[in-house]
Amino acid sequence: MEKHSQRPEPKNLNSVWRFLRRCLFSVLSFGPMPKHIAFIMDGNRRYAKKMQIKEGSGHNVGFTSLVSSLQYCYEMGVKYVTVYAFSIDNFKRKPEEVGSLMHLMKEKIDQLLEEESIVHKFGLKLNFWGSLDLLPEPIRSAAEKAMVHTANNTGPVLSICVAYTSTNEILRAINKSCARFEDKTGEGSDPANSILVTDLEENLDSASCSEPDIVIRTSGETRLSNFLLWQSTFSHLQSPNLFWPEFSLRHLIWSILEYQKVYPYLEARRKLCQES
Ligand SMILES: CC(C)=CCC/C(C)=C/CC/C(C)=C/COP(=O)(O)OP(=O)(O)O
Repeated sequence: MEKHSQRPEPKNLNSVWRFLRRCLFSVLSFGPMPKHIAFIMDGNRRYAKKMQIKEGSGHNVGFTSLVSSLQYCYEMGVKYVTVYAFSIDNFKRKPEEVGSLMHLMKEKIDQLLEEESIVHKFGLKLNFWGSLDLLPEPIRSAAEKAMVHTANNTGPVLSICVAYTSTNEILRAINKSCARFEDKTGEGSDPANSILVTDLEENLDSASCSEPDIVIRTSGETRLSNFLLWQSTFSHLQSPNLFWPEFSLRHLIWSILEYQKVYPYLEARRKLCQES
C-alpha cells in the first residue's frame, strides 16, 4: 500500500496542535499575562453523577483535566499554579470516600514522579501546602518524596494544597513566627506585640510564591471555601459554570482574556493600597 494513503500519525497531529497553541499563546501574550493561577477544582462528584460513571471516577477525570491545564499554563509562561486538592474539612466526608480520595492522591503523586510525567517535561518544582501531619503515612511520605525529588528544579512551580485550609495556614504561620521570635529574644518577651506582617508572610506555606493573579473556582460556586484568603486580596476571582473535569483550553483562554480586561483596574487598586 502506498504511504500517502495512510492516516497521519497522531504524533504529527500533536506537533501541529502544539504549533497552533504556540501561535495562540503568542497572540494572547500581547496582553498582560498572569504569573500565578490558582484553581479550586470543584464539581468532580457532580460530573460523575452527570456522566453516570462511578463517583470516584469523577476525580480521576479531574486529574486528567488538571494535567492538561498545567501543560497549557506552563506553555503560556505561567510560573506558578496552585490547586486545592483536599481541604481539612474534606476529612468529614464518608470514610470510604476519604479513603478512595487518599488512594487516588497517592497514585497520582507517584505518577507525577514517573519519567514521562509533566513534572519531568517542564522541570516542575512540587510543593505541598497544608498540615501534612494530618495525612495517612503513605500519602505524607509520597508528598515529602516528591518535594525532595523536585527541590532543585528551576522550572515552573506546582503547589498542591492537601489537608489545607487558609485559617490553618495562617495559624501555623503565627505559631512559627512566635517560636522564632522567642528563640531570638529569650524568655519573658511578649511576641504578640512585636510580630510584623512580614514575619508572618515569611512563614506562610506560600512564602516563596507571588500572590495569585487569578483564582478560578469551577462549578459556578462563588465562595473561596477557606482557600488562599491571605493571598487573594488582589486576585481576580472567576467562577465558570462547568464542572472541573470539563475545564479545557478554551475555558482557560477565556479566563486569561477576562483577567486582561480587568487588569488595569486591579493594578490601580493595588497601587492605591501600596501608596496609602
Ligand atoms: C495529586 C493531585 C493533585 C490530585 C488531585 C486529584 C483531584 C482532581 C482532586 C480533587 C479533590 C476534590 C475534593 C475536589 C472537589 O470536588 P468534589 O469531590 O467536592 O465534587 P463536588 O463539588 O461535585 O461535590
